[in-house]
Amino acid sequence: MTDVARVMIVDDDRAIRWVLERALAQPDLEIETIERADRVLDRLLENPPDVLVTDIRMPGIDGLDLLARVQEVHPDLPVIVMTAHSDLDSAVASYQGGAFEYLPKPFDVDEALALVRRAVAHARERQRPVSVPEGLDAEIIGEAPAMQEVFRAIGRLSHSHITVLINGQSGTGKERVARALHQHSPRAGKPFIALNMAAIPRDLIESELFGHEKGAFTGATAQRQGRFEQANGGTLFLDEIGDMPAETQTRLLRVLADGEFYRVGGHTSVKVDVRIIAATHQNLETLVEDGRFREDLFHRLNVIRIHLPTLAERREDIPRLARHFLAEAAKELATDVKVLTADAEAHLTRLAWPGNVRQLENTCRWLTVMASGREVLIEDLPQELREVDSAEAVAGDWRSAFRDWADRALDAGHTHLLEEAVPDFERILIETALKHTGGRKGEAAELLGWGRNTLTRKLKTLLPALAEGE
Ligand SMILES: Nc1ncnc2c1ncn2[C@@H]1O[C@H](COP(=O)(O)OP(=O)(O)OP(=O)(O)O)[C@@H](O)[C@H]1O
Repeated sequence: MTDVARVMIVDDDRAIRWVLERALAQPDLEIETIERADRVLDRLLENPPDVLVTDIRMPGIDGLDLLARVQEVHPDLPVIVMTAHSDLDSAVASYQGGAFEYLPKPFDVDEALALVRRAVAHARERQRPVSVPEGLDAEIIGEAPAMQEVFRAIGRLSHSHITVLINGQSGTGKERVARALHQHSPRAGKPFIALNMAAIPRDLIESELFGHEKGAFTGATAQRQGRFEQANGGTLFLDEIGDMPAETQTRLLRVLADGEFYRVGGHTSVKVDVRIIAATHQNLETLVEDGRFREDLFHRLNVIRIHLPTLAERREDIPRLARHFLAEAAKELATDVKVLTADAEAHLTRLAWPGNVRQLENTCRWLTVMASGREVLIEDLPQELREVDSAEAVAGDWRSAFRDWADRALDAGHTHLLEEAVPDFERILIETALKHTGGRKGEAAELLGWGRNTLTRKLKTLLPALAEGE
């Protein structure tokens, strides 16, 4: 595939073709629109696209028929099926027919574009040779001490087939680390299959994981391999494992124990050898306590744990990451590489980044398209990043550091966290307020929003040395 991805749009409705063509008018996408589904197969043979977007209801061949035929000739081509907004049945049927995704109409143009981009990325993924030379694919940037810990863990695990659980907020690079673990493992030449529990409708998860036999349910027109079979010999990455439904947890536990399973509707067991890497942004211990995650499954997965820090906890990596993403975006969009001025770089380094590395990556892509010159100034940044004042940045910073503290404390088995944290929290605020007022307690109480008596009482318990003289 070249850098420009080809997208084919099939719809009998001229207005929809027009809207989609405008929505997808991007330098790295080439759009072809087709009015009649029966023309598509010929075009597929002549000049196959990288992604196909089709309406579901059309005269003659409808979207689901088309999907079935496309699957025969081009099983790897991602197909996005457009359905009416409330039509859950068609949505389910399109998944069961092997669609990559469905797009409910009316759609938001940004949503349509994001979905097509995801399908392009997926197609690229599929076309990549399975055996990836070491280190080439999953370059992970990270000089910060917390990332060095992660690298060390990847290194230590490189001869092992052990199950790993990756913890970290959304966008911190969990999937990237999972890929790196795979590529640096004895399974490197075998498939790496990723599946996000939060992204699949609940009733399709089992068939997605374990496959199904022909006729297992309405719409199961052919036998289908599940992700477990596809990952045989390699690694299965289960993202957002905390969202896995209870029944599936039970089945997964059984597969992990027995190394075999039944396809949905099947009677013969299938044996597999799959390494599991799971990831979550949630606290699995809490889910276990609340009865939402099986404790025995948790223990099976929680053999080795890798914690990924938020981007705010590794600010020193921001300049290198930004340069890397600007270079990548320029390659992707076939344009010149943008360069951050020292001011812009310092500004980016101070921001809170609640969306973590993914948000930085998206910002760099945005800058590559939107910044007018080759040099990127603070003024070129998107509005919401330009206007953040440093107090807010600092606030974002301590909140994520605090969140991380809570994560670690829970990981280490602490309980009664409020008892541990609240006194510290109050003590720090009191000390800072007193510093600002030169030790005058009445004014400090006001700065804190407390009455003077409350401050006196708090000082006695929290900072007895300062309470003297009261
Ligand atoms: N250290 C890194 N170096 C280079 N690229 C990175 C790094 N960390 C993350 N990325 C990139 O940032 C994006 C987000 O990472 P990834 O998808 O791995 O995050 P995630 O934690 O799995 O997110 P989510 O939980 O939302 O699925 C990806 O495009 C990934 O390639």
